[in-house]
Amino acid sequence: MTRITSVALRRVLDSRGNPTVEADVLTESGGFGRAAAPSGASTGEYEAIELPPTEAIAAARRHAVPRLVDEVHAGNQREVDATLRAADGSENFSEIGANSAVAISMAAAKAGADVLGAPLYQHLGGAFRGDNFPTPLGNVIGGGEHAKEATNIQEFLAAPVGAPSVSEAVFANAKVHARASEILDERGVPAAKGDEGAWAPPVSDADAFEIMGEAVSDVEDELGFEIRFGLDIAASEMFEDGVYHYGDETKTTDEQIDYVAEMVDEYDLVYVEDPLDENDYEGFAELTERVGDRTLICGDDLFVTNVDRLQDGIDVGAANSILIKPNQIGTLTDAFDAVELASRNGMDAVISHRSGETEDATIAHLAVATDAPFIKTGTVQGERTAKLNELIRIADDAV
Ligand SMILES: C=C(OP(=O)(O)O)C(=O)O
Ligand SMILES: [Mg+2]
Repeated sequence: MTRITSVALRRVLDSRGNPTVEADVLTESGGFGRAAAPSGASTGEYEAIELPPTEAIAAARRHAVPRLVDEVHAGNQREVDATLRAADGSENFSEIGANSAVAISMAAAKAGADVLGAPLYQHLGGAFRGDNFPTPLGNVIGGGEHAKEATNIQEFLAAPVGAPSVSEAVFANAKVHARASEILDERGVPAAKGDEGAWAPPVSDADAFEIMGEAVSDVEDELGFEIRFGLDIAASEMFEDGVYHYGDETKTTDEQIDYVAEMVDEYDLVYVEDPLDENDYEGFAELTERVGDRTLICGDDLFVTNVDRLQDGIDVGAANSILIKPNQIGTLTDAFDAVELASRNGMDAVISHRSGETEDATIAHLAVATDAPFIKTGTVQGERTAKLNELIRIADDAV
């Protein structure tokens, strides 16, 4: 009864005002699922291919939709995703676009859940999911590819690790965001917002560390539970001609490793994503060896949610966690396989949004379904709160 009877694809707006792909999947028994593809700005070199939405939609209509309709069951996610891969025929979804693939994959999962009458996290994760919730990593201050004239480091992320509930964690991050704004005001620094709603002030990274430390500690005192912070350095974006560029200054790889290790200790960082270039497994391994006992070293552009790249990392001890972005790889099956490989090897999975997002809240369910310890999905702004509020609803049994 979950046989797919129609797949509709359209262009909708994303949060940057760009077009993206939305998919509607209908099943024989009236099950319905809708999902939209997100889109990155600081994309990894090895990500699956995002095609211009018009091309992606036309190609998916031609190659994928006929193989899915009346042939495949929405409730069987592996069958849906294997069909998408077969319809595409390439390694990296360059034919139908990872944006079409991920929208259909997620919409089919929602249709499958709808037929079952189960919440998506339970359809994907099983009957015993729904008691554990991820700590939200909230982007409070940022720059890099997400904002002009702001910090070199892409994201300074609040991490309310001691919050008694996911709801209190979500509100704690919003408070840190508000407190950071007050501190910027007190310092007379005007701040626009970056793509994800983080403050994008024209300050040095050193100042941003200070402001973040103060904001986190003020809110921690007010709320009475532990709040720490972390970073997405997005170092591949800074790496050119063999060195890391911080404005006019540069750091060699050894200096970058020393710098990150020092910041981990000075600010008791709980999380550092992409501290080194996406090709530098060795550097990742060295840093993980140095500070991996006290912080998460997470591979985003390094692994691109790809099990082959993750296995290469596991082989050399590069990183102790992986960022999971379904659109980096194209299907939910691939994303789940990456989570499973990571957890079999003692690595944490961090489920993540992209800088270009929609109201789609699938990743909230994905985080609960995979029992992920962290989710990175912003702090404020509608396309971010869509996921955060969905986490609150899941915890409240209201989905
Ligand atoms: C969310 C991120 O940004 P983007 O979507 O631009 O890759 C990231 O780098 O983790
Ligand atoms: Mg990243």
